[in-house]
Amino acid sequence: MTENKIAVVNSSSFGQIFKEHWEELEKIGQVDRFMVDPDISGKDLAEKLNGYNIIIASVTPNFTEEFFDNMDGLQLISRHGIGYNSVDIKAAKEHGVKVTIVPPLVERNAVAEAALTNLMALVRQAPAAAEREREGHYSDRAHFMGHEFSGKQFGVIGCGNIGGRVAELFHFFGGDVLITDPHPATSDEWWAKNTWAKRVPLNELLAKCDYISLNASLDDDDYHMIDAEALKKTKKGVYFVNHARGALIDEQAMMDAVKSGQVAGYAADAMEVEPVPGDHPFLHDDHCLITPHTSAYTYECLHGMGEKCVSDVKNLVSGKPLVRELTSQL
Ligand SMILES: NC(=O)c1ccc[n+]([C@@H]2O[C@H](COP(=O)([O-])OP(=O)(O)OC[C@H]3O[C@@H](n4cnc5c(N)ncnc54)[C@H](O)[C@@H]3O)[C@@H](O)[C@H]2O)c1
Ligand SMILES: O=C(O)[C@H](O)[C@H](O)COP(=O)(O)O
Repeated sequence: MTENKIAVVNSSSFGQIFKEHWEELEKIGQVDRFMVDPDISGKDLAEKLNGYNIIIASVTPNFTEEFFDNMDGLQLISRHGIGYNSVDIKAAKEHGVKVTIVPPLVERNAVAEAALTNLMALVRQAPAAAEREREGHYSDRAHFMGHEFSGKQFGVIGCGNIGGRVAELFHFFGGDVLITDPHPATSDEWWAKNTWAKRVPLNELLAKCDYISLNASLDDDDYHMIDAEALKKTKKGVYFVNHARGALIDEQAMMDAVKSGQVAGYAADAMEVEPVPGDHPFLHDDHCLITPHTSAYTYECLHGMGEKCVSDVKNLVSGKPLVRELTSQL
């Protein structure tokens, strides 16, 4: 029997596979870590990974059709995450490669809580205020006036696993929660329990909300769904938080809206290009708060993600059904 070869692939620092999970993987086969350029894809990526039958994949790099055309013997891509926009699922299926993602509940709380954390920190200008305090400028404190959440209008774009939790957290503040989603992934049970959640068209949500959270999946037709036209329809002084995917937003249009004051602030954990170039304007404006795609990085969540990758590998090699296998749903 040929030995299993497992490639753990990332393109930035990689601390999220716990030691016990790594050891479990080593019982199943040879395990190697690959730190690759985020832009590498296609044939070049396949050349690096050829000979591996299992890949544990981070949010970058992208696994394109050209990658699958040039990759021999690959059986499984186990996404260390939920978002699958980095993998061409159709091409994977055509080449007989299975693709799995993390079960919803593993990441739901971590990502929803991170979105609220960053939105509130942005609105109260916590990072800039702490920085000024560290520098000894206590007298600047009058500069750091924010807004309250209680009783405001909240919007959630994309009401699935994570958006549903964001909506629940918003509801605790006591205002209205408006939701836009053409096909909400939240269950009938969720809607029956949360009767306060009101579904409205996108334009109504944009026009009415003080705080808007983006939690949609990134499909082809969602690229730049929040563009200059959409931003013109918002309430002046709205705050946005995007812990979903950077490409849901036209970043240039968002920056223009922040500069003009139409948007009071933008918090994001996911950017169209990652790692974010150091000269990106969002990184140098106190009305923006950008974190390095760390929403899932709680102990509980990372542990669950690692466990899921190990169980995918075990299921594959023992011929058991895989959990949340996207290729079987096409
Ligand atoms: N920042 C992170 O670390 C991190 C971690 C996990 C997930 N994510 C991202 O969070 C997002 C949500 O994940 P999830 O598990 O809740 O997914 P999900 O599939 O459960 O929910 C996504 C929802 O978005 C909706 N949607 C798609 N296009 C839409 C549109 N144009 N307008 C309104 N709604 C739309 C879908 O109908 C679905 O209900 C994804 O983009 C995922 O990649 C980010
Ligand atoms: O889609 C997700 O779940 C996250 O964006 C992401 O995958 C977090 O984990 P990482 O890719 O950094 O391993």
